[in-house]
Amino acid sequence: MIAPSILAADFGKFAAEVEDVINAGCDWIHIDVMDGQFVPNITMGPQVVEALRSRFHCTLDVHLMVQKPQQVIPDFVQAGADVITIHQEATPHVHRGLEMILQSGVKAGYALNPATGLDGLAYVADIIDVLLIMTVNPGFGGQKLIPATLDKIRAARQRLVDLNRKQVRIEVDGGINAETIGAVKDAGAEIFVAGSAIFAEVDRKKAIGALTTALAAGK
Ligand SMILES: O=C(CO)[C@H](O)[C@H](O)COP(=O)(O)O
Repeated sequence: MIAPSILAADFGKFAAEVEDVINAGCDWIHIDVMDGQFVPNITMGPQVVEALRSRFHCTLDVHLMVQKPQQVIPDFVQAGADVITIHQEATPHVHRGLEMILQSGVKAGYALNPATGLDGLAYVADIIDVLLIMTVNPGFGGQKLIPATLDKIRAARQRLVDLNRKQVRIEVDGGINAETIGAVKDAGAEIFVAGSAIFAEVDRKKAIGALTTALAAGK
């Protein structure tokens, strides 16, 4: 599953950009919400999710890179998110936040920065649908994948099997392109967020095709 990250889209023609990748075959749109606190950048809020929801039927995958995510989860549920992901590092109450998401009828995602270990996974594995392993430090698109995250993906896949939760899908985000996608897939990832590898190209169908071909080929 390739999930275009609209952070890399041209904000001046936002809806057309999203339409373009949907027409190119993507059904899962990744929305990066940044608050200028948890990460240095500020991006978009629930209004953007609401606007996309009113126009498109695809899966809206909201990645909250914000401090105290519990305060804004209801806004994103209301806006029509299908998946809401929160960071282990953003709150001392990550379990409570994940439960809030789940109880709202939305799929819950649990995100880990590159230098965060898998220690907490055992305690939330039963209430998550997605494990998001950041393959760059969050905040900006266009960075290079951190190679050490490959071992973490492999370890996470094994940990989920050991916990009898292999249905949890591993999502990767950051530096995913035709050169790296095979390696993250081989390590155990199933959802591949790609921003610049898609939106920096004029022909999005071709860009997504290149990712799909590289995925099929493996590393
Ligand atoms: O979460 C993000 C940054 O925090 C972006 O989704 C991610 O970086 C994707 O961009 P690119 O594919 O260009 O690396």
